[in-house]
Amino acid sequence: MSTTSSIQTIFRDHLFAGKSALITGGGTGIGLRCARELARLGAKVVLAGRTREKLEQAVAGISEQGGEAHAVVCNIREAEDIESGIAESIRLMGGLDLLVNNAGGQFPSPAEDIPRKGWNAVIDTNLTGTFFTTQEAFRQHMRSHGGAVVNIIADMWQGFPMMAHTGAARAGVDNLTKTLANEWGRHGIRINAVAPGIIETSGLERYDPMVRPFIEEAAKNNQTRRMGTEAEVAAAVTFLLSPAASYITGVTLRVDGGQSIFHPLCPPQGDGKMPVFEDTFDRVQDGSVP
Ligand SMILES: CCC/C=C/C(=O)SCCNC(=O)CCNC(=O)[C@H](O)C(C)(C)COP(=O)([O-])OP(=O)([O-])OC[C@H]1O[C@@H](n2cnc3c(N)ncnc32)[C@H](O)[C@@H]1OP(=O)([O-])[O-]
Ligand SMILES: NC(=O)C1=CN([C@@H]2O[C@H](COP(=O)(O)OP(=O)(O)OC[C@H]3O[C@@H](n4cnc5c(N)ncnc54)[C@H](OP(=O)(O)O)[C@@H]3O)[C@@H](O)[C@H]2O)C=CC1
Repeated sequence: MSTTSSIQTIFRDHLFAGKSALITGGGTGIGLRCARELARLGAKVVLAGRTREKLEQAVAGISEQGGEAHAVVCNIREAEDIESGIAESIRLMGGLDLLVNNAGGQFPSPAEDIPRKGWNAVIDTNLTGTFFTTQEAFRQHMRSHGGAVVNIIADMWQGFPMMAHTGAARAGVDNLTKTLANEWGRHGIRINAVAPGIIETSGLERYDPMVRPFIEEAAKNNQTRRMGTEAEVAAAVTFLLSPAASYITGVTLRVDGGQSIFHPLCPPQGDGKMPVFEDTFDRVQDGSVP
């Protein structure tokens, strides 16, 4: 079971004391790691997702370590769920200062085979769900109180072969990030995005095992020669939500080891000499990290 105390953080204690954070997809993977870090730094957190059991297990882990966490079952593909989920989050935490739009997913498929229903599911989740979650957070709280938002997207800068649907959706969110930063800055709201490369998470385990060797191989195409860790993504999210980023809005920060700047004249070489920030995915999951 994941814990809050076993995590490394470079941020100071109580950094987010008095703040309220909603993390969609917060029950697992990158979202959970962000939630643990924010809770460890003093924020109240709501973890939102479709599966109550996963959320409650994650909440228990954070609570055991002294963090304040709540579970809200919410499918961001459903308008009513978003409206009631945001209202419930505000009720539970007494506010909504920070939003991490992390819920998302897709399935690998050649473009010619993507069925309309699958296309719609991916667009509804990653683009439409992200937009309306943010709009509802704005309408119900941030318009009058300000806030900070981070959208999790992906490395789609050269297109996204085998994942045309998510490439299109994430490019849309990259653009939305800039639009909303322009429109809502006057309300004291900053909106940024983080674009992870290939990150070792529970999410990858949901793909067909046949896909795994391709992902492993692709993950060597960056300057670290490895997959990123949840902690490396969460650190970027935490920074962008923090007061240290008070002059940053409308940007997308790439957390990909340089994957998106791959150049055929100088492809990544060697074993990878850059240290891992926190290589604890497996060990944290099985509780062996102190
Ligand atoms: C390099 C990697 C980088 C990125 C990594 C990550 O992001 S990892 C982290 C992220 N984690 C993840 O990405 C993992 C989670 N992924 C998911 O949950 C799904 O991909 C989802 C996002 C579509 C939601 O699906 P859901 O179950 O909630 O939705 P639903 O039941 O409504 O289905 C809608 C329709 O979609 C279609 N369709 C769905 N799957 C396949 C497929 N494998 N094959 C073909 N088609 C597929 C199918 O048409 C289906 O309708 P049907 O034929 O059943 O009537
Ligand atoms: N791992 C990687 O290499 C990369 C990941 N990303 C993105 O980072 C984000 C987190 O992924 P990761 O941690 O890896 O994988 P996970 O699959 O562990 O996380 C996705 C989370 O989103 C939730 N979710 C999915 N659909 C919905 C929905 N309709 N409404 C509410 N919650 C939903 C899931 O919970 P539930 O199913 O219970 O609802 C799950 O907790 C995703 O957007 C992913 O696409 C981007 C680039 C690379």
